[in-house]
Parts: sequence; C-alpha cells; structure tokens
Amino acid sequence: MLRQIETWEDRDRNAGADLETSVTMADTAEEHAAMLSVHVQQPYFGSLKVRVGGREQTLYIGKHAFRDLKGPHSVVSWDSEVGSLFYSDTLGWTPRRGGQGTIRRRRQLDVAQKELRRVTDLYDDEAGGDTGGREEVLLRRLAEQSTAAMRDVVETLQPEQNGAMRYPAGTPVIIQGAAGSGKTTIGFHRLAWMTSPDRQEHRARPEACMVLMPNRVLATYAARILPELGISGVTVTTPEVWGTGLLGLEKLEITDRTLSLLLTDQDNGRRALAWRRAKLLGDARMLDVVRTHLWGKFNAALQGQALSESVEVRGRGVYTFALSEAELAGMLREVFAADPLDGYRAGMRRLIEAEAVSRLGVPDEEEASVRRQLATPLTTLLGRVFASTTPVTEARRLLGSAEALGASGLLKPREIELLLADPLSGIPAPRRAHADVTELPLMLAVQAFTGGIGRVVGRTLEPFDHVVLDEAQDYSPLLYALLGRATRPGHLTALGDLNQGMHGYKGPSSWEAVGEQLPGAQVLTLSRTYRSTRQITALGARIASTYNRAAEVHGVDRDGAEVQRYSGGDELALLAQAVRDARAAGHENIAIVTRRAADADNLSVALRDHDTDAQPITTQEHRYRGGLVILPVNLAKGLEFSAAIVARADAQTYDESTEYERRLLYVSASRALHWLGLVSGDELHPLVA
Ligand SMILES: Nc1ncnc2c1ncn2[C@@H]1O[C@H](COP(=O)(O)OP(=O)(O)OP(=O)(O)O)[C@@H](O)[C@H]1O
Repeated sequence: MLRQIETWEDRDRNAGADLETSVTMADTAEEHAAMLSVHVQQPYFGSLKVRVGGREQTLYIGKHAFRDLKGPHSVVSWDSEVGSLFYSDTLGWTPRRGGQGTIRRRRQLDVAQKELRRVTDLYDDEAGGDTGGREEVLLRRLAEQSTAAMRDVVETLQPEQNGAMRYPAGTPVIIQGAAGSGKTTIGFHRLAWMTSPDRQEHRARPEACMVLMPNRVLATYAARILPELGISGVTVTTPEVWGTGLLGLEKLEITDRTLSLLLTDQDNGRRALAWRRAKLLGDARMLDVVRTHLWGKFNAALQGQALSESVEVRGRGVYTFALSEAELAGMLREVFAADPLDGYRAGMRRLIEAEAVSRLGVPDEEEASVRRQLATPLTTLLGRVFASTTPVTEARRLLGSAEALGASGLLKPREIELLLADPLSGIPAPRRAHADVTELPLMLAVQAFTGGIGRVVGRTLEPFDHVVLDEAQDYSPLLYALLGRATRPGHLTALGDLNQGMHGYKGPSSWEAVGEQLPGAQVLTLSRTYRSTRQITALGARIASTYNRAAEVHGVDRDGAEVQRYSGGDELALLAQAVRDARAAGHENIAIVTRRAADADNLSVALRDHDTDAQPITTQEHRYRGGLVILPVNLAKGLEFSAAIVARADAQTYDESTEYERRLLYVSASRALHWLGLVSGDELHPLVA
C-alpha cells in the first residue's frame, strides 16, 4: 500500500500530454493516495481461506479494496460480494467466474499500527467447523469504552445483521429490532453499501441520500460514522427540519401539543379523542383527501381563465397561441393523472409549453425563445390557479371544512367529525408561527402536490437516491407515503422498534400498515441486542416487561459491574458520588440523565458546588463531545455512554401508573454500555429499587 501511495504521489509519473492533463492526473492520484493512506495502519481485519476449482487461496478482507499492481497482494472490501462471505455462515458460493467455491477457514486478524496483534479463528473445517471465535471477538469489541460518535461495526458484523444490511438493493426494507440490536448502526452500513459501484443501477450517490433522525443531537452523533464508512455528503437531519425546509418555513416552530395533552389532561375522553384525531391525521387516506380537495380548488380557480398570447417564431412570423377554459381544464386533468414529482404547478407549465411548441410547429432551436415569451403570461395564469395555496393555510382550511373533508368520499362522517374537533384547544400554543407535528404530514402533502417533494437541486426537484429513517415507529403512514414519493422506488430503509414507540399517536399500528405505502417492503428482524452488560440489560427488561408484550429479547451475555443504587440523602452529594464511582471504575464518557431539560440545567449548575462539572446538553443546538454530560431523556434516546447515571430515578419523577413515563425510565436506564447508577434523594422507583 505504501509503495502504491508513493507511486501516486510521485508527480513525475503523472505527466500527461499537456499541463492541464498532468495537473488533473496528479490531483486524481493524490485523492487516491489520501483515500488509501487512512488504511495503511490496518489494511485488513480478516481473512478467508477458500478453495476454488481445486485451488486454495487466502483472501484478505478490509475496509478498503486494494490491489497491488506489482505483487500478489490484494484486499477485498467488506461491502463486496466476496466480503459478505466473511460475515455469513454459508460455506459455499458461486464465484463470478463460475465454478464452485468452498470456505475452509474464516479468521479474524486484529491489526493495529501495521502490526498483527491477535489471530482468532471463527471457522476452521480442519478443526471441526465453528470455533466459537465470532462470539469471543464480539465480546472483546463490546467491552471497549464508548466514544463521542456512533461507531462502525465492519469488523464484527453478525450474520443476521449482515443479511439485513445486504438485503437486495431496490427493495424497501424495514428493520425491526429491540433497543441496542444495532438497527441504527446497520442502517448506516446499508447506506454505505448502497453507494458501492457494485450496486450498479441501484447505486446511490451519497450527496443524493438523506437520513432522518429524531433530534439534531443524535443526528450529529450518528453522522460521525459516515467518514468511517468512507462516505461523505449525506444529509443527516430531522423530519421537522427537512419538512419545514421543504415548505420554505425554516422559522416555523413545530409543537407536539398532542403529547402535552396526553401527559397533562386528566380527562380520559379528551385524551382518547386527541389520540384518535392524531392517528387519523397521519392516516394514508389523507393523501387522497388532500388531492381531491386540491382538485376541486384548482378547478374552481380555473373558471373564467383562458390564455391568448401572441408569440413570435423567428423566421416564420407572429402567431396567436390560445387555450380556452375547457382546454385548460383538460390539461389540469392530465397533470393530476400524471402526478409529477415536482408538483402540479410545474407540471401544468410544462404541459402548456409543450402544447404551444407542438401547435405552432416550433423548430427545436426556437423552443427556448417561445418559452421565454410565454413565461410571464404563464406565471400570471398559474398564479391565479395555484398561488393562493400555501401548504400551511391550505391544510388548515381543509381541516376546518366538513365539505372539503368529505369531497373524496374516503372518510366516514364520524371521522370527519373527529377531524373537525379541536381537543387541543386547552393546550397553550406558542406566539410565533407554529404547526403541530401531527399536522405537518398534511402540510407536506399539500406541498407535494403543489410545489413537489424530493431533493432540491438548484431550481428543480429530483427523487432522493436513498432515504434512511431512524426511529421509524414514529412516522405516520401518510409520512411514509410522502417519503415514498420523494425517493427512488424501493430506496427507503426504515429502522425502528414498534415496542419502543413513545409516540403511538403519530406512528403506524403495525409494519404492515407501512408496507402498504412502500410496495414490496420487507420486514427484517434483528433478534439480539448488543449494547449493555447482562446486569443493565436485565434491569431494562424488568421495566419494559410492564408494557411490552413482545417476545423476550436475547442480549449478548456480557458480564459487567452490578447496577449501583444511591438513595436517601442529599441528591447532589449522591450524584457527585455516583460520578466519582463511575470514574473510579475507569469510565470517561459518562451521562447523567434527567427527566426534563430544566432539571439538567439546574443540576448542572448545582453540581459545581460538589466539584462536578457536567456539560449540559439541553437544546438541539448542543453537541455531544464526550466526557461528563448531563442531559434530558428525550435527547439521550439513541445516544450511548460508557457509564450512565439516572437522576431522580423515583416514582415522583417517573409516574409508575403512566406507561409513557415507564417508557422514559426504560430509555434512561438503557443508555449505559458498562456501568449504571440509579440516584434518588428519596426512595428509588419500585421498578428499579
Ligand atoms: N455487530 C456488532 N458488533 C459490535 N458492536 C455492535 C454490533 N451491533 C451493534 N453493536 C453495538 O451495539 C450498540 C447499539 O447499536 P445501535 O445504537 O445501532 O442500536 P439500535 O438498535 O439503533 O438501538 P436503539 O433502539 O436504542 O436506538 C452500539 O454500541 C453498537 O456499536
């Protein structure tokens, strides 16, 4: 590898026919050299002894493919087809050149700083097959400390994860897995795998891909895995930022007043109403409810409209291009039927322009000039038909009109009544412009039909090459339908856990309901969990068993420290003690998890008097950079730390009779890899005491 890098860096060797060619060649060579030099310290991590056509050979598996042009050495990339053989349990395959291949040995090679440190056989047919080595290597890896970034698992990908990651490109995949099963990690690996040239027509360009994460703290934490996987330029954001950006309303505040109501209102009737209404707002039928509403609206706006313009076709003369109201209505029908990605307004403009070109027999070289002449009158006409429709007002107009809601015939009278009701009226709304998270998909639906939905490239819209959704159990079927429109068919990967849903009123009732919006979707299940020690996993399971009827999950059986309990006494002193204990146990990345952001802010200040400096992460703007932090549970979800301390782990803070609160307690208690402390100034919560 070093020799290859030297060759690339040698400018004399990159001499082209002229200066410009030489410079381009040298730049490309330098890029190659930079890419390869990252891998010099650890060129490979595994090997396969294979027999193909009676000949035995050893293949090396690394993060980066390499072929020595002057020697016999080569490394195959982890994301290639041959690379897959390292992770799976299969023993035979058909090589591309034909014949039959057999795996004789799989071997893990721990290489660091150009030095081979350890050899572990995973499979060896001379030693009786499976050696148990895969589990050994995995346990060693899981025992490592956490970092300030999500890590790649290229070296220790497990067979079922490998299968999910490589599920045939072009199929929408829903990865269901318990907390810590590696869903998020595998989702990013699948994205990297999708960008390989081996995917051919399904290959995704990183800059044309998008990952949606539940909050921005997690988005930044997770995005740090991308350079490790060799890709850059992917948009990693949240559904709210993406949605408001698409609407052109970046400043719009997104509220979740349904959640506020569910948590504060004692009236069960109103809570049930709010829940059902939120669910219905995210129902996939709403897409056609919106469409029919817009159809009625645009047709009404077309009444009395016509177009009559003089157009000069150079070298031929001046013509009149006229369209009657009936002709325009016919075109609108055509546009609705075609349902273009960039919306009806753009579709209508294209259709009218094409009609002008064909009717007037405009030669190719004059088309641009004719379009230019029609631009202003068309903008005026389209403005009259489409302009008064902004997604926010139109969605609200629809929700306020029984007639509009009924137009499609898709909703039953009692559903219309439900949508017209306002169970949230008692929940305060912010003063600035806002929209509720339950209404956002409806607004995006209006946007999708009028202005289009997808990836903005300059002034046009294109479908995303691939979209990955994390915490996919919190996306409504309507949002799935919209995201399905926004991406290439089959190019959506959803990662979620229906049992971890915190926001059932926003999400689907089942993966089947999602599958209906993503034709051909496959649900794949990850059954093992990896994050925490046996002691921490067992505690989490105890909490989760109070609301989760799903089959028990199987964790990797990794032994660790007993869960530490601190109760009765000065809360601050107990927290400071817990931090000292975690540090004494050798941990650096430590999180104190609170129920609310305000608690984190207050405790962070108060703890300074106890010589404890915990950095608060209380807004979406904060970034996790490692060390000791204090953060509320909603921002801790998805993050993980070597050690975690749950502050106020008591029944006053996490109400035992409320399922939502128990779910939050579960999230708090499941953030630690190795060491968990539970703290309360009073008595500990009955579920963790
Ligand atoms: N094959 C593996 N080898 C090593 N570590 C792994 C493997 N799979 C998962 N892990 C580790 O398990 C932990 C959990 O992974 P991840 O956060 O992707 O899980 P998740 O299913 O998305 O969890 P959650 O639902 O809590 O967000 C991470 O520390 C990850 O590195």
